[in-house]
Amino acid sequence: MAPQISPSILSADFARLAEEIARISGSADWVHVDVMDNHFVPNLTLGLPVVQALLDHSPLPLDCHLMIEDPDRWAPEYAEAGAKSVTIHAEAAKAPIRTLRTIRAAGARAGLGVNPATPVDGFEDLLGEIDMLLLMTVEPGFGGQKFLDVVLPKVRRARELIKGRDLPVWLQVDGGVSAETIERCAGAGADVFVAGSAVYGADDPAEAIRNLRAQAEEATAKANW
Ligand SMILES: O=C(CO)[C@@H](O)[C@H](O)COP(=O)(O)O
Repeated sequence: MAPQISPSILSADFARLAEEIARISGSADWVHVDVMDNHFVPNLTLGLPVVQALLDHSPLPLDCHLMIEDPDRWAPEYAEAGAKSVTIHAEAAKAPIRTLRTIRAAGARAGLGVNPATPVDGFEDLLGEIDMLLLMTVEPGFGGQKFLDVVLPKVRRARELIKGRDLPVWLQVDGGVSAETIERCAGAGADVFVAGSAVYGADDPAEAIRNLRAQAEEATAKANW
């Protein structure tokens, strides 16, 4: 699959979210929405009412990343509201298979996220239940952190597992993705790139996205996964 860019609005101006999405609408593929509950992660951002409001204003599909303690309770509601992708965390879900199936049944892509220290091998049997595997490349909770190179072998391993099963599962990396790190991610097999500060910290977010995409495309072509 051609690389996709999903800018995280965690680094955008929360007082002007609709305008911030408009700034990237001609260049990004998705809008990445970080839902944090101050329990699963030590930060509190936004929830379903804000996502519902954004759905009325976003020309781009919403890629909702639930960093919350009880995704089984909430994930179906994000999908039913109209989010096109909903990711739950493996470390938090108590009934992941049921929740992933409910997300899909509501018409959204189902994502499974894992933190940097969580291995992917334990989840290989779930690959048939998901549309996307999200690998955190920072500890979840905050934007602007340094990319964790230690996760790159896991990105490669995840790509091998997906390829070995010949499944159309997208592989998303999230955290510290920038012009300095995106080539390594794409080379390891990632194909969906979340970037917060690298996009919204730039003078021209659209130009930053175009540059990230060009780098990812070049590295993907070289890696030939
Ligand atoms: O989920 C998270 C953080 O928990 C990410 O989506 C960050 O928001 C990405 O921001 P940058 O690391 O790109 O600044």
